[in-house]
Amino acid sequence: MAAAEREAEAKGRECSKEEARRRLRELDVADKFSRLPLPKASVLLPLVVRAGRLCLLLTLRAPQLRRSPGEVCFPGGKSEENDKDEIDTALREAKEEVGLPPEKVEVICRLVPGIDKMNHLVTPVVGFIEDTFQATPNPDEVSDVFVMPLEYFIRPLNYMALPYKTSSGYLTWMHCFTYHDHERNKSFKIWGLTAHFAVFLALVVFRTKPTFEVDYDLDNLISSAESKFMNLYASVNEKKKSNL
Ligand SMILES: CC(C)(COP(=O)(O)O)[C@@H](O)C(=O)NCCC(=O)NCCSC(=O)CCC(=O)O
Ligand SMILES: Nc1ncnc2c1ncn2[C@@H]1O[C@H](COP(=O)(O)O)[C@@H](OP(=O)(O)O)[C@H]1O
Ligand SMILES: [Mg+2]
Repeated sequence: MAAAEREAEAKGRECSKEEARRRLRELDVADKFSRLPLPKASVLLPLVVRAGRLCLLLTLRAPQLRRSPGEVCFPGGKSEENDKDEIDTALREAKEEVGLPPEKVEVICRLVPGIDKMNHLVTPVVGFIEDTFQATPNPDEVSDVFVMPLEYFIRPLNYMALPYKTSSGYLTWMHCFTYHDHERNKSFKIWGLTAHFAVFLALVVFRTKPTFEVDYDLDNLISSAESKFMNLYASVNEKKKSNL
């Protein structure tokens, strides 16, 4: 590749990274949901530029894990006593699981949280990692690490929406993507909570209507995401009350 072309490509990458940063910061929820009375977990949504495209790094959970073995998820886990906030938890877990040094992550924002089947408040923390990062998966927790284009979460080649009832009885749709990594000739299924975070991230970054249905108002992403979350949170509380 000629030097001028390389320079133009690098410039393009910088611009799109810059724009992604700006769009993501606009949707930062910071500590808005931090005081909700639920046990907490965090995930890191690691953005990386590969071949000029914004990509996401994901993990395949080890088969011997008690919870969600063999499922695709982001690096992350439950909050520990010494974590000062959700960002700390996400960075500590990413170091433990894929060997990502916290100082090599440019944290951009926290997005609207989700609630998992154990009723943890799960906060997605978005950060850029260096393009050259090579993961060292911890085999106790992670059996594989892969990188895929963020754009796949708005323009997938293989997508299904599955009806889903949350643990609190809240009825919703669950995204289910199958991504084939041609270089490694391996397919990965990204669904549930992980797909929910990836789709929202892609919507924030690309601000484009996806090729499938989403229940967000694209002109009011933040307020629609927050009200969707608050409905889910209310249903969790209702369920707790009815179990008393
Ligand atoms: C919630 C967790 C971040 C906690 O981390 P830990 O390592 O302590 O287990 C993590 O379990 C997680 O990311 N879970 C979701 C994994 C996922 O998306 N699986 C695919 C579909 S199942 C689903 O989405 C139901 C929701 C759930 O609670 O898992
Ligand atoms: N068989 C196993 N071997 C190693 N770690 C395990 C494990 N089963 C669970 N864990 C880890 O122990 C923590 C608590 O798991 P559980 O939810 O099953 O109680 C989680 O870590 P993180 O929260 O640090 O990611 C989980 O990944
Ligand atoms: Mg974990």
